[in-house]
Amino acid sequence: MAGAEKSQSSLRLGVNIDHVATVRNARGGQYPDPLRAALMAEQAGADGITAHLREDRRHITDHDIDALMSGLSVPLNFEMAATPEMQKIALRHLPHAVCIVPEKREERTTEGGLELAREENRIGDFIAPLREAGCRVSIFIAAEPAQIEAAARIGAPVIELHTGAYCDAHVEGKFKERDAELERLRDMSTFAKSLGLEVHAGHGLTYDTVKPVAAFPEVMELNIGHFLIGESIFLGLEPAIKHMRILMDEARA
Ligand SMILES: CC(=O)[C@@H](O)[C@H](O)COP(=O)(O)O
Ligand SMILES: NCC(=O)COP(=O)(O)O
Repeated sequence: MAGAEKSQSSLRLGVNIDHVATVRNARGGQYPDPLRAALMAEQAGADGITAHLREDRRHITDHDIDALMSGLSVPLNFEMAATPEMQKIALRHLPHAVCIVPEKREERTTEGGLELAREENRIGDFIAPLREAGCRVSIFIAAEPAQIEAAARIGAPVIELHTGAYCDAHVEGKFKERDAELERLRDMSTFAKSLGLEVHAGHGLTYDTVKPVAAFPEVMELNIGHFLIGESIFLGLEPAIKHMRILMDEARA
Protein backbone atom coordinates (compact mmCIF):
# COMPACT_ATOMS: atom_id res chain seq x y z
CA MET A 1 0.00 0.00 0.00
CA ALA A 2 1.14 3.56 -0.71
CA GLY A 3 2.10 5.87 2.15
CA ALA A 4 5.40 5.00 3.77
CA GLU A 5 4.27 6.29 7.14
CA LYS A 6 1.23 4.09 7.38
CA SER A 7 0.47 3.30 11.01
CA GLN A 8 0.72 -0.20 12.42
CA SER A 9 -2.23 0.63 14.68
CA SER A 10 -5.26 -1.67 14.74
CA LEU A 11 -7.38 1.47 14.42
CA ARG A 12 -7.70 2.58 10.80
CA LEU A 13 -8.19 6.17 9.69
CA GLY A 14 -10.45 6.80 6.71
CA VAL A 15 -10.13 10.36 5.43
CA ASN A 16 -13.33 11.74 3.94
CA ILE A 17 -12.54 14.15 1.10
CA ASP A 18 -16.11 15.33 0.36
CA HIS A 19 -15.44 18.89 1.35
CA VAL A 20 -12.53 19.34 -1.00
CA ALA A 21 -15.24 18.94 -3.60
CA THR A 22 -17.43 21.46 -1.74
CA VAL A 23 -14.71 24.11 -2.17
CA ARG A 24 -14.20 23.17 -5.83
CA ASN A 25 -17.92 23.32 -6.53
CA ALA A 26 -18.20 26.79 -4.99
CA ARG A 27 -16.60 28.05 -8.20
CA GLY A 28 -17.22 25.19 -10.61
CA GLY A 29 -14.21 24.00 -12.57
CA GLN A 30 -11.67 21.49 -11.31
CA TYR A 31 -9.77 23.09 -8.42
CA PRO A 32 -9.12 21.86 -5.78
CA ASP A 33 -9.11 18.27 -7.00
CA PRO A 34 -10.44 15.66 -4.52
CA LEU A 35 -8.20 12.95 -6.03
CA ARG A 36 -5.12 15.08 -5.39
CA ALA A 37 -6.24 15.52 -1.78
CA ALA A 38 -6.89 11.79 -1.49
CA LEU A 39 -3.41 10.93 -2.77
CA MET A 40 -1.94 13.38 -0.27
CA ALA A 41 -4.01 11.78 2.48
CA GLU A 42 -2.55 8.40 1.51
CA GLN A 43 0.93 9.86 1.86
CA ALA A 44 0.00 11.26 5.27
CA GLY A 45 -0.97 7.79 6.46
CA ALA A 46 -4.69 7.46 5.71
CA ASP A 47 -5.65 3.79 5.63
CA GLY A 48 -8.55 4.51 3.31
CA ILE A 49 -10.48 7.28 1.60
CA THR A 50 -14.17 7.92 2.17
CA ALA A 51 -16.40 9.76 -0.30
CA HIS A 52 -20.15 10.32 -0.15
CA LEU A 53 -21.81 10.59 -3.55
CA ARG A 54 -24.93 12.46 -2.51
CA GLU A 55 -28.03 12.14 -4.65
CA ASP A 56 -27.95 15.91 -5.25
CA ARG A 57 -24.19 15.78 -6.09
CA ARG A 58 -23.60 18.79 -3.85
CA HIS A 59 -19.94 17.84 -3.37
CA ILE A 60 -18.56 14.56 -4.75
CA THR A 61 -19.54 13.89 -8.37
CA ASP A 62 -19.72 10.74 -10.48
CA HIS A 63 -16.48 11.82 -12.15
CA ASP A 64 -14.78 12.03 -8.73
CA ILE A 65 -15.77 8.44 -8.01
CA ASP A 66 -14.35 7.34 -11.39
CA ALA A 67 -11.10 9.19 -10.63
CA LEU A 68 -10.81 7.82 -7.08
CA MET A 69 -11.46 4.27 -8.24
CA SER A 70 -8.71 4.42 -10.81
CA GLY A 71 -6.24 6.63 -8.91
CA LEU A 72 -6.21 5.38 -5.32
CA SER A 73 -3.87 2.78 -3.83
CA VAL A 74 -5.75 2.57 -0.53
CA PRO A 75 -9.33 1.27 -0.31
CA LEU A 76 -12.30 3.51 -1.15
CA ASN A 77 -15.22 3.56 1.26
CA PHE A 78 -18.14 4.65 -0.94
CA GLU A 79 -20.92 6.24 1.10
CA MET A 80 -24.30 6.06 -0.57
CA ALA A 81 -28.03 6.26 0.02
CA ALA A 82 -30.01 3.04 -0.39
CA THR A 83 -31.38 3.92 -3.82
CA PRO A 84 -31.40 1.94 -7.08
CA GLU A 85 -29.25 4.62 -8.74
CA MET A 86 -26.53 4.37 -6.09
CA GLN A 87 -26.65 0.58 -6.06
CA LYS A 88 -26.06 0.57 -9.82
CA ILE A 89 -23.08 2.91 -9.45
CA ALA A 90 -21.58 0.80 -6.65
CA LEU A 91 -22.02 -2.42 -8.62
CA ARG A 92 -20.33 -0.82 -11.63
CA HIS A 93 -17.30 0.30 -9.62
CA LEU A 94 -17.13 -2.41 -6.95
CA PRO A 95 -15.32 -0.29 -4.34
CA HIS A 96 -13.64 -2.07 -1.45
CA ALA A 97 -16.38 -0.86 0.91
CA VAL A 98 -19.82 0.67 0.70
CA CYS A 99 -21.46 2.42 3.62
CA ILE A 100 -25.23 2.82 3.47
CA VAL A 101 -26.21 6.21 4.87
CA PRO A 102 -29.54 8.04 5.28
CA GLU A 103 -30.01 11.06 3.08
CA LYS A 104 -32.41 13.96 3.05
CA ARG A 105 -32.11 16.50 0.28
CA GLU A 106 -32.77 19.47 2.55
CA GLU A 107 -30.34 18.53 5.33
CA ARG A 108 -27.09 20.39 5.82
CA THR A 109 -25.25 17.21 6.76
CA THR A 110 -26.09 13.61 7.62
CA GLU A 111 -28.19 14.34 10.66
CA GLY A 112 -28.69 10.87 12.06
CA GLY A 113 -28.22 7.21 11.40
CA LEU A 114 -30.20 5.04 9.05
CA GLU A 115 -33.54 3.89 10.54
CA LEU A 116 -32.54 0.32 9.87
CA ALA A 117 -34.92 -1.28 12.35
CA ARG A 118 -37.82 0.26 10.40
CA GLU A 119 -36.48 -0.73 7.00
CA GLU A 120 -34.83 -4.00 7.79
CA ASN A 121 -36.28 -6.07 4.95
CA ARG A 122 -35.69 -3.43 2.29
CA ILE A 123 -32.10 -2.75 3.35
CA GLY A 124 -31.39 -6.47 3.73
CA ASP A 125 -32.48 -7.00 0.11
CA PHE A 126 -30.63 -3.88 -0.97
CA ILE A 127 -27.24 -4.93 0.39
CA ALA A 128 -27.44 -8.55 -0.81
CA PRO A 129 -26.10 -7.93 -4.34
CA LEU A 130 -23.39 -5.63 -2.97
CA ARG A 131 -22.22 -8.32 -0.58
CA GLU A 132 -22.39 -10.99 -3.27
CA ALA A 133 -20.25 -8.75 -5.48
CA GLY A 134 -17.58 -8.67 -2.75
CA CYS A 135 -18.05 -5.17 -1.29
CA ARG A 136 -17.60 -4.85 2.46
CA VAL A 137 -20.97 -3.41 3.47
CA SER A 138 -21.38 -1.15 6.47
CA ILE A 139 -24.49 0.58 7.76
CA PHE A 140 -24.29 4.08 9.25
CA ILE A 141 -26.52 3.99 12.34
CA ALA A 142 -27.15 5.66 15.66
CA ALA A 143 -25.78 3.89 18.72
CA GLU A 144 -29.07 2.17 19.56
CA PRO A 145 -29.65 -1.51 20.36
CA ALA A 146 -32.56 -1.85 17.89
CA GLN A 147 -30.45 -0.57 14.97
CA ILE A 148 -27.49 -2.76 15.89
CA GLU A 149 -29.63 -5.87 16.25
CA ALA A 150 -31.20 -5.17 12.86
CA ALA A 151 -27.73 -4.81 11.29
CA ALA A 152 -26.74 -8.19 12.67
CA ARG A 153 -29.98 -9.77 11.44
CA ILE A 154 -29.55 -8.58 7.85
CA GLY A 155 -25.99 -9.91 7.79
CA ALA A 156 -24.17 -6.60 7.48
CA PRO A 157 -20.58 -7.32 8.52
CA VAL A 158 -19.87 -3.75 9.66
CA ILE A 159 -21.67 -0.86 11.32
CA GLU A 160 -20.48 2.73 11.56
CA LEU A 161 -21.76 4.50 14.66
CA HIS A 162 -22.79 8.15 14.14
CA THR A 163 -20.70 10.28 16.51
CA GLY A 164 -22.42 13.56 15.61
CA ALA A 165 -24.51 13.93 18.78
CA TYR A 166 -21.43 13.38 20.96
CA CYS A 167 -19.39 15.93 18.98
CA ASP A 168 -22.19 18.52 18.86
CA ALA A 169 -22.70 18.29 22.63
CA HIS A 170 -18.97 18.92 23.11
CA VAL A 171 -18.97 21.97 20.83
CA GLU A 172 -22.05 23.36 22.56
CA GLY A 173 -20.44 22.92 25.98
CA LYS A 174 -23.14 20.46 27.09
CA PHE A 175 -20.66 18.23 28.86
CA LYS A 176 -23.13 16.05 30.76
CA GLU A 177 -24.91 15.28 27.51
CA ARG A 178 -21.58 14.71 25.76
CA ASP A 179 -20.48 12.23 28.41
CA ALA A 180 -23.81 10.41 28.20
CA GLU A 181 -23.44 10.16 24.41
CA LEU A 182 -19.92 8.85 24.83
CA GLU A 183 -21.13 6.24 27.29
CA ARG A 184 -23.80 5.18 24.81
CA LEU A 185 -21.21 4.88 22.03
CA ARG A 186 -18.98 2.82 24.31
CA ASP A 187 -21.77 0.45 25.41
CA MET A 188 -23.10 0.04 21.90
CA SER A 189 -19.61 -0.67 20.50
CA THR A 190 -19.30 -3.50 22.99
CA PHE A 191 -22.81 -4.73 22.21
CA ALA A 192 -22.21 -4.67 18.44
CA LYS A 193 -18.95 -6.57 18.78
CA SER A 194 -20.71 -9.17 20.92
CA LEU A 195 -23.08 -9.74 17.97
CA GLY A 196 -20.13 -10.32 15.66
CA LEU A 197 -20.22 -6.92 13.97
CA GLU A 198 -17.10 -4.93 13.08
CA VAL A 199 -17.47 -1.46 14.57
CA HIS A 200 -16.52 1.81 12.88
CA ALA A 201 -17.37 5.35 13.98
CA GLY A 202 -17.47 8.81 12.52
CA HIS A 203 -19.11 12.16 11.90
CA GLY A 204 -18.02 15.49 13.30
CA LEU A 205 -14.88 14.18 15.00
CA THR A 206 -12.15 16.73 15.75
CA TYR A 207 -8.84 16.84 17.62
CA ASP A 208 -10.86 17.63 20.76
CA THR A 209 -13.29 14.73 20.47
CA VAL A 210 -11.38 11.93 18.75
CA LYS A 211 -9.45 10.39 21.63
CA PRO A 212 -12.27 9.02 23.81
CA VAL A 213 -13.80 7.29 20.76
CA ALA A 214 -10.45 6.06 19.46
CA ALA A 215 -9.85 4.50 22.88
CA PHE A 216 -12.75 2.03 22.49
CA PRO A 217 -11.00 -1.28 21.76
CA GLU A 218 -13.94 -2.50 19.63
CA VAL A 219 -13.65 0.36 17.15
CA MET A 220 -11.60 -0.65 14.11
CA GLU A 221 -11.98 2.42 11.89
CA LEU A 222 -12.74 6.11 12.22
CA ASN A 223 -13.93 8.13 9.24
CA ILE A 224 -13.10 11.81 9.55
CA GLY A 225 -13.56 14.53 6.95
CA HIS A 226 -15.01 17.97 7.51
CA PHE A 227 -12.71 18.91 10.37
CA LEU A 228 -9.57 17.66 8.62
CA ILE A 229 -10.33 19.55 5.42
CA GLY A 230 -11.05 22.68 7.49
CA GLU A 231 -7.89 22.27 9.55
CA SER A 232 -5.82 21.84 6.40
CA ILE A 233 -6.45 25.53 5.69
CA PHE A 234 -4.39 26.31 8.76
CA LEU A 235 -1.90 23.42 8.95
CA GLY A 236 -1.83 21.92 5.47
CA LEU A 237 -3.54 18.62 4.68
CA GLU A 238 -0.67 16.26 5.46
CA PRO A 239 0.17 17.77 8.89
CA ALA A 240 -3.53 17.92 9.77
CA ILE A 241 -3.96 14.21 9.03
CA LYS A 242 -0.70 13.22 10.69
CA HIS A 243 -1.73 15.00 13.88
CA MET A 244 -5.08 13.18 13.89
CA ARG A 245 -3.22 9.89 13.44
CA ILE A 246 -0.98 10.71 16.42
CA LEU A 247 -4.00 11.43 18.63
CA MET A 248 -5.65 8.17 17.56
CA ASP A 249 -2.49 6.20 18.31
CA GLU A 250 -2.07 7.91 21.69
CA ALA A 251 -5.63 6.98 22.60
CA ARG A 252 -4.94 3.40 21.67
CA ALA A 253 -1.57 3.09 23.44
C1 LIG B 1 -22.14 9.97 6.24
C2 LIG B 1 -21.29 11.04 6.76
O1 LIG B 1 -21.29 11.29 7.93
C3 LIG B 1 -20.44 11.86 5.88
O2 LIG B 1 -20.25 11.33 4.63
C4 LIG B 1 -21.03 13.17 5.71
O3 LIG B 1 -22.38 12.98 5.34
C5 LIG B 1 -20.32 13.94 4.62
O4 LIG B 1 -20.57 15.25 4.71
P1 LIG B 1 -21.97 15.98 4.44
O5 LIG B 1 -22.96 15.41 5.39
O6 LIG B 1 -21.67 17.39 4.73
O7 LIG B 1 -22.37 15.71 3.03
N1 LIG C 1 -18.97 8.72 7.92
C1 LIG C 1 -18.46 9.87 8.53
C2 LIG C 1 -17.49 10.55 7.63
O1 LIG C 1 -17.14 10.03 6.60
C3 LIG C 1 -16.89 11.83 8.00
O2 LIG C 1 -17.78 12.71 8.59
P1 LIG C 1 -17.26 14.21 8.89
O3 LIG C 1 -15.96 14.10 9.65
O4 LIG C 1 -17.06 14.87 7.56
O5 LIG C 1 -18.35 14.81 9.71
